[in-house]
Amino acid sequence: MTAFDPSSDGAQMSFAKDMSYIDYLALDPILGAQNRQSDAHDEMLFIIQHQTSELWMRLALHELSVARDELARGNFPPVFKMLTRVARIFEQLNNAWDVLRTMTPSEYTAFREALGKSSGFQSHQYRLIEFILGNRNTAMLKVHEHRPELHLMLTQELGRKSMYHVALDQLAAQLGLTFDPAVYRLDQPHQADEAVMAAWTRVYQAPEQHWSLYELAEKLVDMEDYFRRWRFNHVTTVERIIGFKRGTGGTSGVKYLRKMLEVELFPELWNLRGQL
Ligand code: HEM
Ligand SMILES: N[C@@H](CC(=O)c1ccccc1NC=O)C(=O)O
Repeated sequence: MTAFDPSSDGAQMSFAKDMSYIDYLALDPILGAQNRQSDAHDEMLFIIQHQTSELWMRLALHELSVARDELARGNFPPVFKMLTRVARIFEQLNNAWDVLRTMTPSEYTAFREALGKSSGFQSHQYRLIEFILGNRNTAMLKVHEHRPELHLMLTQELGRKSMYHVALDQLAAQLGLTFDPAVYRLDQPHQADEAVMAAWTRVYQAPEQHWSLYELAEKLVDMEDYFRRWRFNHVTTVERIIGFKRGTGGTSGVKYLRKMLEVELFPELWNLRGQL
């Protein structure tokens, strides 16, 4: 077969004056940003794994922040679509562990020292996702003090209602209730509340009467389910690669990450299941 010339099919071949693929996607800075700190072969995998994760987190944040605004307006259908997309993003991140797991402990050790004290613990996007969803902890702000604009962004997030708070506003409004203001504490993780649990239980006992709240609750549970899998995959990969060494970020490592597995973003939605 002779080589096919796509210009004979009308393909645009000259981009001296037009915006091209590389321009539109800003590929020069993106593909020029894999700055290895060592000569270790596997450091490239490690960097790209994190950079792609941060890009997916950027999309998750874009979806979550608009989803929260729409939810506050009671506009449920776009919220369902965006929450589904966020769950799929977590699924994508979960599948990505399979690539990283091809790196053995000795291959990681070859460049671990070059990472210095840097760690995923300092990912401001990860922390912002947690803060938006409602897992809020002011102690996590300090590592961002050297980047005042990021510190400010995270601090400002702690002044807003979380996704779950906004969902609880909709729950209260549709059932004609008001929850104790203590339910809406902005700068700490949401604590399970009996009145909230009773309200969600009413929804689950009669889904046909509260279909949109029921669907909202299940979308939230689904998203948390995928998030939990991410945390579990992370800690398992970490144990497989560094065992029980301390983290470069200074924490106890696997022990710290196991503690984080206890986080419950939407506790009442999980607790009510045992009561149905
Ligand atoms: C070789 C692979 C990895 C190892 C050995 C590892 C290890 C660790 C350790 C030990 C911690 C605890 C903090 C510390 O003291 O450093 C941590 C936290 C963290 N890592 Fe990783 N990690 C790996 C891959 C990843 C990847 C691919 C991501 C994706 C972005 C990631 C994101 C995070 C985040 C967000 C935290 C903070 C978790 C929290 O505070 O709840 N890590 N990691
Ligand atoms: N905390 C890891 C290092 C690490 O994984 C890391 C280092 C720099 C940038 C991102 C990282 N990923 C997750 O923590 C360790 O203790 O080996």
